[in-house]
Amino acid sequence: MTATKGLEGIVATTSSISSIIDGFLTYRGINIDELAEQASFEEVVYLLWFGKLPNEAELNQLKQDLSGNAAIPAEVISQMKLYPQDSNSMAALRTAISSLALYDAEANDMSRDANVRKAIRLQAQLPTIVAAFARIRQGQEPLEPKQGVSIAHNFLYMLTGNEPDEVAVNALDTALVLHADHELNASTFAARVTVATLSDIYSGITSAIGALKGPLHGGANEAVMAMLEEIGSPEQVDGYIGEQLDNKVKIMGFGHRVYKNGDPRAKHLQKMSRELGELTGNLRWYDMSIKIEEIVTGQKGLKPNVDFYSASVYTSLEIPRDLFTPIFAISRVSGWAAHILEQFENNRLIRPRAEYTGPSNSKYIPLEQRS
Ligand SMILES: CC(=O)SCCNC(=O)CCNC(=O)[C@H](O)C(C)(C)COP(=O)(O)OP(=O)(O)OC[C@H]1O[C@@H](n2cnc3c(N)ncnc32)[C@H](O)[C@@H]1OP(=O)(O)O
Ligand SMILES: O=C([O-])CC(=O)C(=O)O
Repeated sequence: MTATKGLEGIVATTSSISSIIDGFLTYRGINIDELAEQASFEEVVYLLWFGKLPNEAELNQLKQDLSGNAAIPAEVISQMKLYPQDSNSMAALRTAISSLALYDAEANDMSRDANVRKAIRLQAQLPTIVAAFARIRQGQEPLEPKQGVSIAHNFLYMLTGNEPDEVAVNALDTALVLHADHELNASTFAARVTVATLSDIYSGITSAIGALKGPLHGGANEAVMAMLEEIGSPEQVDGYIGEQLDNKVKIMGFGHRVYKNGDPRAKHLQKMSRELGELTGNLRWYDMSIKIEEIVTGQKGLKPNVDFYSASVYTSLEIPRDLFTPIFAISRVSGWAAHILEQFENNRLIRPRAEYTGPSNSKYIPLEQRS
């Protein structure tokens, strides 16, 4: 038995949800470029869960179900008010999502129909939780979700209390489309491992949020913004990035386990970053990002991943930095749920082996004889 570090290149399951082949990403066979340019996030959610694009009636039904299930139990809001004001946003999200299970009478119903209903509730409630968290820590009351608007619209409304403009809604919607699913990434794998024990969907999503939090995965978008803020201006980029590379420090938002010639989602976010920068009259973050890309790609051959330009996009939308990774979760819960449903369809316990590297033939030494 020989271990492959980080399971690189190991094919751990079959899946018909999304594919990355020769650097092209598809959801159910549809190229991500087409979806980013034309699909709404709700259409993508339907596509991921049910394997086909919805017709008008199916889409309207899903939108109605999502709107109708967006409110969160009063008990969960009361608990969130007890979280420390400086709680880590992903830790708070992980905790709140886990506690939703306690108030869902179907939490442990393992039928497909119940799991689809729970997927709808999780998709609908996750944005409400993120917005509630952001308001509660500022001493504000969480807002009731609006009916009849998209997830992107509702989230921006619940976050700020203002009607979001169309440009902001469209930008966030496209970002949600781009982040929705990505084959067997770490958080999706975590979700599948958890539910493959025949645990419930809430446990699977809670595991996934924990995995997404790390800066080698979804947490990188927040780390990118922290880096941009630390650098401060385009003039400082050369010195800062040069020093980091000389010291072998990883540049957040670059590199990818699967894409070696670039992440196909990054170009959409780069374009959005420029357009939003032009619209808001602040191109500082975009200009810095472009300079960083030139240096990191030029010197290391590493290309930006989905997290790199999403940082300046969300900043242009005036979203606080520590909500970037929770926003990733607002989108990716669609993919996690699709994978959990797929795992249950043809389940087998996921239990690989470890190559043992510890001592052998050791003997038990009674406590009183140990030094
Ligand atoms: C949504 C997402 O999850 S996208 C990924 C988000 N994560 C990040 O942006 C964090 C920064 N990037 C990284 O840490 C990595 O590129 C990962 C985790 C994404 C992929 O990692 P792996 O495939 O395991 O590559 P690994 O970390 O082994 O790196 C291979 C080599 O490239 C270097 N490298 C990889 N990424 C970077 C980077 N961002 N900056 C500088 N060097 C890097 C490593 O230092 C290593 O060099 P070495 O062989 O000289 O030691
Ligand atoms: O696939 C991965 O390893 C990480 C990633 O880009 C994603 O989850 O979107």
